[in-house]
Amino acid sequence: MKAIQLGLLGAGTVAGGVVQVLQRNQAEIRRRAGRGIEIAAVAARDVAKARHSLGDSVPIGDDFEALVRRPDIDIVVELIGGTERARSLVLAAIAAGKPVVTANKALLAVHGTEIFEAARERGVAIGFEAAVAGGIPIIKSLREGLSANRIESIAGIINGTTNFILSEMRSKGLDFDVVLKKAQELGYAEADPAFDIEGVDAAHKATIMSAIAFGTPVQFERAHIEGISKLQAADIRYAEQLGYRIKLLGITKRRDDVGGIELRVHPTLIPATRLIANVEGAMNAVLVKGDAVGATLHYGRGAGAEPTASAVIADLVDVTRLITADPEHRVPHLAFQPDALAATQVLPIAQTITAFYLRLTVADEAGVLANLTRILADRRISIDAVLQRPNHEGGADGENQTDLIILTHDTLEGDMDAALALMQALPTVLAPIVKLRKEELA
Ligand SMILES: NC(=O)c1ccc[n+]([C@@H]2O[C@H](COP(=O)([O-])OP(=O)(O)OC[C@H]3O[C@@H](n4cnc5c(N)ncnc54)[C@H](O)[C@@H]3O)[C@@H](O)[C@H]2O)c1
Ligand SMILES: N[C@@H](CCO)C(=O)O
Ligand code: NA
Repeated sequence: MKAIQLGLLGAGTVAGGVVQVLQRNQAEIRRRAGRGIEIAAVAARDVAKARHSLGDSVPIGDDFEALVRRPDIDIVVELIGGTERARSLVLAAIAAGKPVVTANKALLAVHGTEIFEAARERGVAIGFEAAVAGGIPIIKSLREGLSANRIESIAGIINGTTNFILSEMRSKGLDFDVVLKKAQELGYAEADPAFDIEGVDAAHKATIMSAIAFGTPVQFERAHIEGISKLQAADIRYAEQLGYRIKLLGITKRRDDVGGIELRVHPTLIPATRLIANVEGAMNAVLVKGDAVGATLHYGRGAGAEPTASAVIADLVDVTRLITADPEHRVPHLAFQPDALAATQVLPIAQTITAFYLRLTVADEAGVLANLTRILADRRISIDAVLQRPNHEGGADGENQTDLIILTHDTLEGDMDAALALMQALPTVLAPIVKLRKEELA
């Protein structure tokens, strides 16, 4: 089947990520979508600059208005940001009968009602997963995965730039301005970073989630918005001493008692022990409470070129499946098209690679550790950490034995088992060795 042809509006950070990930993963994406997804053309304000950043493999021009109407374009991808030109281009694309995928939360929070209505009338889809919490599939979760629930509340760290600033200030004692500059260099910040710092970007995202969660039109103009610019270092410190972290949260809640919805963005103290309090840097996390499921926490990269591209392209796959709307091209049960399933097999455990935690009860005498580490070294198993602790289970012999905990780096499980057999056979190893697997999940 002919590949889907994309028209890309904009050639900045996110567009660069989309071009890169589409090229790198094209075979995998085709297996999922059922057909190829190709960039037919890019529209950029500065064509030479765009060619420099996107490379020669994609045709680049500067006529945005013509691109959204071109008959050979199947899907328009809006990545310019802002609410004015983006609005008119998206409405023009819809009028031309083209589905649109956008990362633009400002556009949807402000003009969403008009855009969704136009799309409904014209019968085209609008994909906007990238607009909220970047690479985290939160729109999909709210719209599909949690569709059985009455959503009670959503609270999220949904602005990477401000979370990055707060984290770096707290952990490294860096100044606000220094960290903001770093966030801009890393491609996290909005074109006007005041949108991040003053909480407006988080409010755009909270507005979109609120509408989806509670089935209302977007109500950005009613959101309460406070950013982090007035937050003082002393308060961050005191909060710490009391066992709290301060995070900029976007919050929306159902308030059945008064027949309303809360929608607010502000710095918030959270008990330091909560998972969400430990979300650092540009990472985002969204806590959703539903009446049936309870609390679910959705965590991942909320900003940056490739994480955002991940969400844009997921929408492109969805829209491609919709365009080809016969039953075989709906969301496949196993995510891949049935005729594209691979014969790749699950590996035997001995061929898997992981790190290990070993606990050995050993005689407390010279040379024991050296013998053990030699066995590991012979199999190129490298040690991450060693901890020795008195063994209190040893009864009468307790004074002469000790617990040795060894953490290893990643290794083949087969090699580990061979080393363990040799270690276990040593006379100085006094009890069966405990072996656990360890994953850093970094
Ligand atoms: N960077 C991220 O991490 C991230 C994450 C999620 C969503 N977004 C959203 O994605 C969109 C793009 O963000 P980005 O970070 O790639 O921005 P960017 O500034 O890097 O790129 C924007 C591109 O659009 C062009 N542009 C801007 N205004 C234009 C106009 N009026 N007409 C024509 N071209 C115009 C710019 O020249 C640039 O090439 C924004 O809506 C942003 O909010 C960004
Ligand atoms: N400026 C935004 C980009 C992702 O939407 C942020 O920092 O989270
Ligand atoms: Na998302």
